[in-house]
Amino acid sequence: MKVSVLGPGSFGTAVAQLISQNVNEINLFGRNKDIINSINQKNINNVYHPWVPLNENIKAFKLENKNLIMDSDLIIFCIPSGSTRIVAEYLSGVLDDQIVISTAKGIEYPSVKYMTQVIKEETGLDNIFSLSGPTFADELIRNVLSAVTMGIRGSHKDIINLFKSPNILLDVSEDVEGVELCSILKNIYATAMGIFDTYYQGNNEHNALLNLCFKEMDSILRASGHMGLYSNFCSFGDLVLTANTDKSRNRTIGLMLGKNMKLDPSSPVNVESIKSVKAIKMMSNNYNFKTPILDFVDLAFDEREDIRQLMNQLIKRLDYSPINL
Ligand SMILES: NC(=O)c1ccc[n+]([C@@H]2O[C@H](COP(=O)([O-])OP(=O)(O)OC[C@H]3O[C@@H](n4cnc5c(N)ncnc54)[C@H](O)[C@@H]3O)[C@@H](O)[C@H]2O)c1
Ligand SMILES: O=P(O)(O)OC[C@H](O)CO
Repeated sequence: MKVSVLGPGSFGTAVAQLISQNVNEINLFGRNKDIINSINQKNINNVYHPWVPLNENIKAFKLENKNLIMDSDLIIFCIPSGSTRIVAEYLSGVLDDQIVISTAKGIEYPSVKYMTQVIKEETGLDNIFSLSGPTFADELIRNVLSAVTMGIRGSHKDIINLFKSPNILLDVSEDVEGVELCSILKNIYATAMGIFDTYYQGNNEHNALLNLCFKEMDSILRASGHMGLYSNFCSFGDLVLTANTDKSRNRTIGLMLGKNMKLDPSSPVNVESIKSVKAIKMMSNNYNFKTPILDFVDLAFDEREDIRQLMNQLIKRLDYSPINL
């Protein structure tokens, strides 16, 4: 099977390294010539993973090499959600029957469309699936035991074998968009936990709030028609990993918000929750239940100077005492 990975960044390079164990050759496509040369000449992604020797059957090319992409059987998007549409549109003329996997953990705003929907709109392809789970790229690329959920349905489930490795635990769901929604929500609640942890240092408080995040996340999943994913790696596992680990960009931006640190809108660092919270807030306007933590994160991004006041208001809204249930 000919596999192409779009986006030789943190995750795309790690995915290519994983799959390279199971194919003869895998192609990475990106826009940074320096990275492309480094991968092809030194088997190193000098920007995103400068200390990790890449398998020699990983080759890198400029995204303009559309014919090579056209020749692929499987295309894996490892592009941030904010750029997925533009890349899918750029390739739409050369795609006809490829299988696609989207790994972006974000949602389009203000359209509130999942990446699989965006890619289908731009390419017209039918077999578009999702991959998510508690996987920091820098650990995945080092073959650390990692877990992923593949959102896939139909007759192409054999592509799951491309991700086989002694250190990969993989569960599957036919709820392709539900897997995407898990990945979107976990980033938002990781940001919430980053803010909370700048105010609350207790273990009891941290885990009470983390459980409330999971509770709200599960309510949104159910209200959106995605039941039964709570035990998949893409749900509980990725929420806990991201919400508890300072390595996470989404948790880190929460820590910065909590400390009233200025966010640099021009930063090249990809933080999916910044836009996702606006999209999910729009989605939640149709729900018949409250989402106090989602509302809090949305306001925290907007009303920076009132974080402590927002925290106090949130705690009042989180009253789960039995008489209020
Ligand atoms: N980093 C992780 O640990 C990790 C793990 C799982 C999933 N993800 C998800 O994967 C997606 C990518 O994240 P990342 O961490 O790899 O980001 P990154 O910033 O490390 O890499 C993004 C890659 O996409 C490319 N890109 C961005 N915009 C582009 C455009 N307009 N045209 C062509 N190429 C473009 C960049 O050049 C880069 O190669 C995100 O949605 C993220 O949530 C990341
Ligand atoms: O750095 P983050 O917050 O984008 O998290 C990376 C991965 O999604 C962890 O599963």
